[in-house]
Amino acid sequence: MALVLFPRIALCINQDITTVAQRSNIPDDQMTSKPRHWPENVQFIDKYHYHKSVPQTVRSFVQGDRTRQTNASRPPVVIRAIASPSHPANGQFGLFAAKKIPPDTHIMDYIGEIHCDDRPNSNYDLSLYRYPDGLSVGIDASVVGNEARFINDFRGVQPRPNAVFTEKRNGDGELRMSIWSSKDVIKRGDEVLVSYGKAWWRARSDNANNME
Ligand SMILES: C[S@@+](CC[C@H](N)C(=O)[O-])C[C@H]1O[C@@H](n2cnc3c(N)ncnc32)[C@H](O)[C@@H]1O
Repeated sequence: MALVLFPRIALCINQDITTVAQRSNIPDDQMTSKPRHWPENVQFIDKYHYHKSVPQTVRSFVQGDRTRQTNASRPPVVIRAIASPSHPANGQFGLFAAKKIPPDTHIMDYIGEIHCDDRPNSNYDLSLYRYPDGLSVGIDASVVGNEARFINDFRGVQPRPNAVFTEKRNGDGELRMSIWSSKDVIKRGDEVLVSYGKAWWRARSDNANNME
C-alpha cells in the first residue's frame, strides 16, 4: 500500500466549504453533512471525484457495472484530536472506534479524488490500482475526502495495526480501497491504525535526507 501525503496545503484557513465546492465546480447535490472535527479547508465527500488525468477507460473500470445500488451508512468511527505527547502524531487528528468493531469487519472506504497523475507531495494519496503497463490509479484525499483520510499508521502508537486496507468492489460494483478490522476486536475508543507500509516511510525519510 502506498499512502502518500502533502505537507498540508496552505489553503486559506477561513475558506468555507461552499467556497471550496464552487472553486472545484462540485454540484450542490454532492455536498454531504460533515463529521465533527472536519477541517474547513477540505471538502467532505462520500463519492469519488475524478481528476482530468483519468482516462474514460480507467473511469469505467473503477466505476464497474453500476447496476446495483447500495446505501452508504455512517461508519463506526469518529475523528478525534490527538492530545498525547507520546503519540507521534500529537496535535493532529486520528480515527477512533465509536463502538466495538468485531474482527474482520468492514469499517469504511477511503474516498477522495481519483487521479492518474503523480502526487509525490500528498500525504493523503493512496494507491488504488496499478495496470500492467505501469499506469497507476490513486485516491488523493488531501483536498476532498471522507473520515478515512484521518487514519494513522500504527508505528510508535501500538505494537501492530488493528486494521488493514483491502481493495474490493462495493455493492455498486465500484472499485474501493476499504478499511477492515483485522483479527482482533477493536474496542470502543481505540484508535484505528493501519500500516502505511515501509516504502511509504522510506520515501519520506529519503525526501527529508535529500533536503538536508
Ligand atoms: C493520512 S494522514 C493521517 C491523518 C493525520 N494525522 C491528520 O490529522 O490529518 C497521514 C499523516 O499523519 C501523520 N501520521 C500518521 N501516522 C503517523 C505515525 N505513526 N507517526 C507519525 N506521524 C503519523 C503524518 O503526519 C502523516 O503524514
